[in-house]
Amino acid sequence: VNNYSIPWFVALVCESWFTFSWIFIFTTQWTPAIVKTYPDRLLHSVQELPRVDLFVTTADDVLEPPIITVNTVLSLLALDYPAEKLACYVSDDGFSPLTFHALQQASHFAKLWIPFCKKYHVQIRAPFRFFCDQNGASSYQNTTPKFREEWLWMKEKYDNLCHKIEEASHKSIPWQLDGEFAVFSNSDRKNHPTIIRVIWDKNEGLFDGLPHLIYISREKRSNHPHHFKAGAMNVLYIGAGLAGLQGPFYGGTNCFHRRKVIYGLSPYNIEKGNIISEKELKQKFGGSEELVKSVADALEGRSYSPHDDINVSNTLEAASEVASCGYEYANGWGQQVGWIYGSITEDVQTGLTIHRKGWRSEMCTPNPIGFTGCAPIGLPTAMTQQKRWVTGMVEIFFSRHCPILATLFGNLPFRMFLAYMWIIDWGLRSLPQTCYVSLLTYCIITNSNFLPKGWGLWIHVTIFTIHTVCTLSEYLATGLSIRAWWNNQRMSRIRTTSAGFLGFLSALFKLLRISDTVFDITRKDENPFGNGIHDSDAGRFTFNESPVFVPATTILLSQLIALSMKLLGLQPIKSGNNECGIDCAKRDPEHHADTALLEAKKIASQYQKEADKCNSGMETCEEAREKAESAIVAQKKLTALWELRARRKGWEEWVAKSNTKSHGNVQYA
Ligand SMILES: O=c1ccn([C@@H]2O[C@H](COP(=O)(O)OP(=O)(O)O[C@H]3O[C@H](CO)[C@@H](O)[C@H](O)[C@H]3O)[C@@H](O)[C@H]2O)c(=O)[nH]1
Repeated sequence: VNNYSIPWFVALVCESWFTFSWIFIFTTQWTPAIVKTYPDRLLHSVQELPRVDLFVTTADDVLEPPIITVNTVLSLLALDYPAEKLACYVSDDGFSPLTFHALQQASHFAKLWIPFCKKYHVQIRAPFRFFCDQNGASSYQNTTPKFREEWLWMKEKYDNLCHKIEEASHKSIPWQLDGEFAVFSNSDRKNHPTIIRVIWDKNEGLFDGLPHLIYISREKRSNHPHHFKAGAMNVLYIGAGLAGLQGPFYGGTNCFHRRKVIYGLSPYNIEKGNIISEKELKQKFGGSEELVKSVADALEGRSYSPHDDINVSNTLEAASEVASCGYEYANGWGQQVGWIYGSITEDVQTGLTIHRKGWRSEMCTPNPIGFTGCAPIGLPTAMTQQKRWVTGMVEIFFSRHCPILATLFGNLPFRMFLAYMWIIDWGLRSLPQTCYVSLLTYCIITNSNFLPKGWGLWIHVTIFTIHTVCTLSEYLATGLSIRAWWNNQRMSRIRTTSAGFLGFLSALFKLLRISDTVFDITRKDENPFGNGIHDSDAGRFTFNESPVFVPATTILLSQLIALSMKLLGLQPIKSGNNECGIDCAKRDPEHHADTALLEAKKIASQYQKEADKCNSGMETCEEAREKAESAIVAQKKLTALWELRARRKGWEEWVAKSNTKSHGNVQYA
């Protein structure tokens, strides 16, 4: 382990995280459940259909233009469902007279729009969507002259409605703030009393076939936490508990909750027939007698009969009391019952709390789809939305609502746990992904490496190739193009390194109590279906000066610098076989000392070898010299012996020398 550097460890942690992510993603594709729906069969049991309270929220008349709210409300009021079984409540956290005015205008238009939808079985009931088709009435199946005539007339009425709302939004003081609007004067959106207005109460008998329509702007005080959408939804739930139809709630695109579920009951309570005592009811639901009674009725299965008259106007006083910002103090709203507070992705947290109790949910996707929402069009808006989602997911993971705890200590089934982890990990993995992307740049700049060498590198190459082939084939199998796949790959990197990273930091700062999180509302486009306004941006990634792009841009620039350094050969020289990194930079002097020592040791050992060689050479020379000396001595002895013998035989030295001269160089022994 000592041989590896910090980049190597960072890479190890990131890659381990990606392995978990892969497991979560993989499990979502494991035995998928498909729910078949038969909407036609409902026609046989219209009498048994439950009453439904429909909730719409809005929080800012600039980011969420009133025409969008109006279209949502109109589409709900015109649902193909018995009108007496529907009631619609609009929560306005923006405290906007413009929104209230728009809803009033919409209620007049609704008297024409609802009968039209019912008469021609209109499936797309949001007028802006219905009228957006360039081909006009001829694009619909029913093209009788009568239909075309009514279509044109309705379109004219809708254009009038848009025009009135548009005109009102451009005036600085759109109308006299008196009469019904007087309450909007002398208050601002962060500090105002509760406003509840019954825009349409069908029991007034003026028009049959139009559901209740109620406008609520809950009390806001600057020193009081409002819990964003969760707080708004709870006020609607409490209000509908008093003046509602006592059936299931519809609270967002395609999402229905049973009343008992929202009131905090678990399936096990119901099995055991647990009835909550009055004391406990007051502890959980607050001090309103009317609310406690209606909750008790709902929990014990005593609901209103379809023939009951519900006069909303009679319950206004009690509803105003429960919509005040002090009502939730010291009771269970937001903690045990209703939408749960603590995360800005309150829908995920509330779902988790419900599933933890052992409830099951079904995802029904009829054809055509029952309800649709609108997605942000431009990249900056999408980034704002996704930053909030990431922050919310991280908040949930580090809270007591974490899916791990819900499985260990609650009744969250294991497969459901994996599914929640898949959703939450979508936010969590922004951090390792950003680190991994930055690591590459770092390693190029410092001329270090975190990838294995040799055959080990093929593991990465293989995983990358398999991932690419799998995701691409999934896109192609679902009828999407290669271009869509490529765009989403790019989007994914941009999202991770910008919105994802900042969202993670924002949640971290909240956990460290440095700052609190903010619910940035997603901008809704007034013309989501074209009219040419956004055509110039079609197919483009649009950026702006938003700080959300700072991390991604920084990473991009550093990658370009790294690439240039690599191409121009400006990288620092690689030092030895150490996998250099942050660690290396920190220990620079130490590192130099180590290298010098190593070098000195190497040189010393070389000298030692040379010396050894010399020594062994010297030994060989000495041996040869000794041998030569002994050979000389032996030779001298032999010479002396021969000389002696020769002298004995009368040999004289001077005769020999002269003979040698006369016979040249030839010598005879
Ligand atoms: O203080 C607030 C803040 C928000 N809202 C409303 O909450 C809704 C959701 O906000 P939006 O900005 O539209 O978020 P989206 O990302 O589009 O919505 C998705 O994500 C939200 C959680 O982040 C969920 O609440 C939504 O159901 C889900 O569709 C909007 O209608 C807002 O008007 C309030 O009523 N009061």
